[in-house]
Amino acid sequence: MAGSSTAEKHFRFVVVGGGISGVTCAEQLAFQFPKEEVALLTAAPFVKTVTNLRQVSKTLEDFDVEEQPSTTLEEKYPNLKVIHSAVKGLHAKQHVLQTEDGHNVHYQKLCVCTGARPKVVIKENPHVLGIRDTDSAQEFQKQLSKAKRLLVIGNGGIALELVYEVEGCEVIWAIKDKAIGNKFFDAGAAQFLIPSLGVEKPEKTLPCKRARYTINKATKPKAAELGSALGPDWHQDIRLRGAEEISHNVHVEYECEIEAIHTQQDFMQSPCYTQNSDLGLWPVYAQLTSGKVYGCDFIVSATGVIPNSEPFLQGNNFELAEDRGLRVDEHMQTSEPDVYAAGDVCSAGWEPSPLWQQMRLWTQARQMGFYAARCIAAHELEEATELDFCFELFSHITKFFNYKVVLLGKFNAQGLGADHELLVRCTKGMEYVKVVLSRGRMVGAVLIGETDLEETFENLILNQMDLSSYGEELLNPDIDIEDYFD
Ligand SMILES: Cc1cc2nc3c(=O)[nH]c(=O)nc-3n(C[C@H](O)[C@H](O)[C@H](O)COP(=O)(O)OP(=O)(O)OC[C@H]3O[C@@H](n4cnc5c(N)ncnc54)[C@H](O)[C@@H]3O)c2cc1C
Ligand SMILES: NC(=O)C1=CN([C@@H]2O[C@H](COP(=O)(O)OP(=O)(O)OC[C@H]3O[C@@H](n4cnc5c(N)ncnc54)[C@H](OP(=O)(O)O)[C@@H]3O)[C@@H](O)[C@H]2O)C=CC1
Repeated sequence: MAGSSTAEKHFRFVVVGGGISGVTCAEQLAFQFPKEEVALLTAAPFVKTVTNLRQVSKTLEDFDVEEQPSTTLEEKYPNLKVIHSAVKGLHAKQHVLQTEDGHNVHYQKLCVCTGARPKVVIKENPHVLGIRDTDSAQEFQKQLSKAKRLLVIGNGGIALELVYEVEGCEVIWAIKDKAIGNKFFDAGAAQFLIPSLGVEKPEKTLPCKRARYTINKATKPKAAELGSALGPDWHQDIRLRGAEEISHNVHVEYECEIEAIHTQQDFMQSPCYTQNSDLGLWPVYAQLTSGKVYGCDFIVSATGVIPNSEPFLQGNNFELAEDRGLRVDEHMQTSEPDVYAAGDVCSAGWEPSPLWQQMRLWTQARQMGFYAARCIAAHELEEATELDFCFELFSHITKFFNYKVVLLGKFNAQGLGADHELLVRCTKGMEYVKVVLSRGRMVGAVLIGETDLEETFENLILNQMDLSSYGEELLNPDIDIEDYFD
């Protein structure tokens, strides 16, 4: 039960982090243990709650996310207390956390859900931005409103969203790969999508079953606060327009990385300037490994994330994964007793199902937060737990370039080496369907557009039926595949 002293507080369950994983975990614990006080510690002034959860299929889920003041959560769960303060240290042996505002918070079971931060390629440079939370998105919007040219580095989720959404500003998109969107697609899907970059965007976005993100404008974080990650449709409430009277203008520079960046002053004094003096005057110049140099107003580094594991490491024995995530076992337990972790901060350390992989996504943050709470409860009640069904099959529903995108299983044949074959069906501007088969069984799929195939393919992947005899008929558009496999 909570103590009354201001410096020492005692709770049976403590969760750190007010993003999707932390809030889901804290809600679930508060629900399962109504007589115990659960503390949710967060550095952000608001919390993220999942609403309107809909199960699209067995594993695909769709939900809305709302940023809410913590009182809303406390009213819903009277035994849930939200404490707004960053954690600066943990003494795992003593089971106590130290907060920035001087409290010692004692726990019996702790779940760390502190998310991640952008892995910005050039750090602490005012011309290079990363996008993570409301604050950084607003800084991006401010810089964009005055910009004529923007350079985007990275080839994953954020880059895909930005290059499509930004208008009124020339975009140079520098990627390491031969095709766009390497995190989510193969070269075939990239080819299907790329024409969308050259055309005017539709006035109205297509309706699409996916998560919706709502920002509570009254709860904007103060500068330097660690906010929660943005999510689907985060850009809908933000005007992503530059200073020029142009619509969409994206140029992709393939197979290159940033070698160096120079301020205008540095650039004009560098040997590079004599060869590139016709580049015009820009606040910053990016020298690419391809040898090209681009001047621009600012650079967005959309180059992935680093888990926020630091405040918990010093003086403790946490095992870290290669990506610096807190390694968790199949019960979401870290290597320190009574400390669990979920969401972007953790790295799945169990032997995964052959059809699942971790990706730092909203859905996985929710699933892990929920499952971590179930594991904590089971340990407290000395009950057994089995790995949740959601970790059987990777599934993600999202939207890129205004197309609905569904990814299932080993959608990019991850880890399959040469042991797979692909079947592809593509109708320009309408749909792209790719199926990954291994030894005659479906192990992954990419569905772009309104294909209506997700449920059938999910079933075929889950039941591992031998499809060898169907061959290319599997993607024959004249066959109603749903009836076929009923
Ligand atoms: C621009 C953008 C777009 C995205 N779009 C999508 C999408 O379309 N689909 C999708 O599935 N995913 C998307 N993601 C990814 C998704 O948002 C994240 O995977 C997910 O939100 C992670 O949730 P989390 O709870 O683990 O972490 P976070 O949301 O980052 O929450 C971490 C929480 O921990 C708190 N915290 C951190 N350090 C401390 C500390 N020391 N003490 C106390 N509190 C602390 C923070 O204040 C925050 O409340 C997007 C991410 C970004 C940045
Ligand atoms: N609709 C959705 O589902 C969305 C999801 N997100 C999620 O939000 C998080 C942050 O997004 P984002 O930052 O785009 O991260 P992602 O992990 O999606 O993509 C990072 C990209 O940057 C590349 N990269 C990494 N280091 C460098 C480097 N030094 N130079 C050039 N390129 C580099 C990566 O290549 P490589 O893979 O080869 O390392 C990859 O293409 C991710 O977890 C992402 O999944 C974000 C937006 C939308």
